Amino acid sequence: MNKLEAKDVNLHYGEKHALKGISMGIKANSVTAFIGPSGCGKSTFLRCFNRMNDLIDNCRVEGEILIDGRDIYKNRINVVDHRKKIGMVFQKPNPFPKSIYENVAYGLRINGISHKKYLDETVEKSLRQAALWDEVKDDLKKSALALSGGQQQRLCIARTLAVEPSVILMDEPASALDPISTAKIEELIHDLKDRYTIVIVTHNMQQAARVSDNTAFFYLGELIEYDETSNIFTNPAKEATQNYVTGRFG
Ligand SMILES: Nc1ncnc2c1ncn2[C@@H]1O[C@H](COP(=O)(O)OP(=O)(O)OP(=O)(O)O)[C@@H](O)[C@H]1O
Repeated sequence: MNKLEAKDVNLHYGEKHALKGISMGIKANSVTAFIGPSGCGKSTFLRCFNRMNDLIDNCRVEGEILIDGRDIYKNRINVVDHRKKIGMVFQKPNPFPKSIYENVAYGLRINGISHKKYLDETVEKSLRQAALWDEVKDDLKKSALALSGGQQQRLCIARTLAVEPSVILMDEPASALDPISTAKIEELIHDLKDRYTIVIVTHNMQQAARVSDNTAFFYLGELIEYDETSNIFTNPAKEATQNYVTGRFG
């Protein structure tokens, strides 16, 4: 069974038909990249998986989005609980104006967990998984805002991991970062894939080629081609994909 599945998904923002009949399946413990020119619907589609589009007025979603075989739009699910299983990392690192420790512990605290030993262990484990522990272990009380952009983004990933999601959605997670921080995030994505299902929106073709197992190419709200990443970049079936990945448009 696919971890994530979309069946004939159509999404409208008012009159604007932003996603047109998208169907695709995503396997567990894989990295899937969404690529395509600006405005083609990548972020909109990504947000369908954690129902973040619910927060947008005028947005209407049709079709089915299944997680572990369950339709998250039709079944009466608890959206807040659901979002806990689906972590999200945004383009700009968005740590809270709190200490490094409290940023990571935040999700646990709002779930009512206050047991100090458990919090300490989870904060350490999450920071280790996010490859940040060695850099911050002596400064856990320091403000998260004092970290570099790349460290802040890894902190946001640690914050996401602390509540043990099974899926991590990443919307251009490295586009605001320098090349060294970007390389760290890419390495991290590679390491996390053993335990999580990762979907990443990226404008960076090399990044998609480096980090993902499968790539989906979107254009004007349609899914044009979806295949193993090596096929998309070296032997795409559609001309539009070929033109995009070789930089002829977009
Ligand atoms: N909140 C919104 N209200 C109305 N239209 C929207 C909204 N968000 C996105 N759109 C429109 O939906 C279409 C798809 O946008 P989306 O942000 O998903 O594209 P994208 O491929 O992620 O683009 P980018 O690469 O520039 O981030 C665009 O035409 C956009 O203008």
